[in-house]
Amino acid sequence: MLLSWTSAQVRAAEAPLLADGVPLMQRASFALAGAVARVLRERRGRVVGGSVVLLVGPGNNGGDALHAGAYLRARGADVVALAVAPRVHDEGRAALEAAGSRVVVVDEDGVAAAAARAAGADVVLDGILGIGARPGGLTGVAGALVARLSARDDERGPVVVAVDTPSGIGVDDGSATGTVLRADRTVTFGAAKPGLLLPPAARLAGELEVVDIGLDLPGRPAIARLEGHDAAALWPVPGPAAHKYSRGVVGVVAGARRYPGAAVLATSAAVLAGVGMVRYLGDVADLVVARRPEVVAGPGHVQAWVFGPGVSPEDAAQRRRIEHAFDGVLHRAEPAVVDAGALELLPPRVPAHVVLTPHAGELARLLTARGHRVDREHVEAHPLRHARLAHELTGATVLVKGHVTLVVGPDGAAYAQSDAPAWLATAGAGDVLAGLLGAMLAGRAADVADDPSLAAALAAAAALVHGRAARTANPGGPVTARAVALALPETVAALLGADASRPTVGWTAGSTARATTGPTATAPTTGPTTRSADGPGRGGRMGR
Ligand SMILES: NC(=O)C1=CN([C@@H]2O[C@H](COP(=O)(O)OP(=O)(O)OC[C@H]3O[C@@H](n4cnc5c(N)ncnc54)[C@H](O)[C@@H]3O)[C@@H](O)[C@H]2O)[C@@H](O)CC1
Ligand SMILES: [K+]
Repeated sequence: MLLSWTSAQVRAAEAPLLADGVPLMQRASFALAGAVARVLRERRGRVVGGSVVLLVGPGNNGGDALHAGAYLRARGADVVALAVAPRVHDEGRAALEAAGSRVVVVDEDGVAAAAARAAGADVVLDGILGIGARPGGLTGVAGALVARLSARDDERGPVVVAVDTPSGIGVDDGSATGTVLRADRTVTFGAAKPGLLLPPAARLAGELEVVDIGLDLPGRPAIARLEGHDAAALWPVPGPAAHKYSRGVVGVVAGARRYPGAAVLATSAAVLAGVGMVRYLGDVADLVVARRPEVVAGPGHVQAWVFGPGVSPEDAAQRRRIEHAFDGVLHRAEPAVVDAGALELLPPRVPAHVVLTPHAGELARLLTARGHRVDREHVEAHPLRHARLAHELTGATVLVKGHVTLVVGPDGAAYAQSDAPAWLATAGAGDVLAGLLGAMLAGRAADVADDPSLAAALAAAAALVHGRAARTANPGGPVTARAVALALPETVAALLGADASRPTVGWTAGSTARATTGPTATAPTTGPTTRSADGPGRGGRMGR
């Protein structure tokens, strides 16, 4: 699991070490130089003669860049620092100059020339602002320079390496307003920061490398991201004594004569995810059973529900079925996925074993209907804030679909999953996710009843499996929702085969499938480790 801590938590962890004279900046900048050296080797075969431009801001973030520049100069790189603030870190400047490189202060008249210089480099190191940044993007000379650089669309342009964070993102809230230089790689110190995992800023961070500088990070992490072995540990794997009822039955209320496909996709995903049985309730049972003969049409006992794919709230029959089924959800602790049309049928308050799966537009409608007028664009700009608001208002676990999928649960638990290729933004993909998550909730219904916060972890794991299934279905190319569903068995097998035996980091109760939920206050990822903050970076220029 990749865990992130806020800038205040990181600063608090740094303070005692700095008081003891621990050379944190040297550790950070040495590792940073190593990362840049790897980029240079990948790009041009060697470090010697590689051109590196440092964009240097007023604080310690610029200090990191300057010290890294000094290390790189000592290794034979051609390094120049462009200072976008009148003053830069004194020791860093001295180190760079002692290594034989210059610091050029850029003023307004020099912006065009500086941008051209940076554009011609092999690597641009963005050391303008780090965790000291006020959100809102870059302004002044820094903003003008970055705007010019960003406007260029040159395939052989420089690889941009962000120092700690892409400068100017909302480090703690993931906001990305104003001018920010999009990075191919972010080398971050001590621990990942929330803004590197959260949308919309996460897409500006590229590949993420977490460098361990020896911080002891206490308290609860801000945002977590599950990795394959975490999802494997959460997966409901049947034991030898399992039978179809003990493995879980999921009831799916989906589809209508006008939208039969959603019912087929949701039930198919549930079947292919390996649940014990799928019951279908709705008007297109003939079609569903024809496409998926494993599905049982009609009511009966279930352990979990999927409500809503392809359901119109005006459909009186489906509405009655869902309202009736909510009885079991509220009084027998049956977990449920509430998707699409069923979101409008949600009771005023529900327990956390109910998982809402809106996209940004549906979340905006849900919040507006509950007295918080907001539009889709605003939700997309601040998805975490709005997911949290929806959780507070409804009590439900909330999964917001997007390129990065967010899940918010009780006690501040929040996950940001970035597993899906952009190709997955396609009609029907949400129906597959709903069926898949329903199957997982049915398989672990008893555990969810014991600990409703498990629903959030399962929802994050479903997002991971969904994204990986899309990649499995057609690596690097277009996928259909049906192909994603069909790829589920292979994806789950790969996940369990590759990862099930590996220990899970950071879960409260170890690595078994009975693990309870939530990131704990265990150590951050040890590093340096490379993890994708937002899927593959652009253009493959890192030679991955
Ligand atoms: N404290 C330490 O010893 C360590 C700090 N490290 C580095 O230090 C960074 C934090 O350094 P600082 O606290 O100096 O802060 P920054 O270097 O992030 O920012 C410097 C200053 O810029 C100004 N500023 C903020 N937002 C602005 C905006 N939008 N436009 C213009 N100016 C703005 C503020 O006055 C801020 O204090 C980390 O991100 C990391 O890179 C690392 O070297 C690890 C160790
Ligand atoms: K930076």
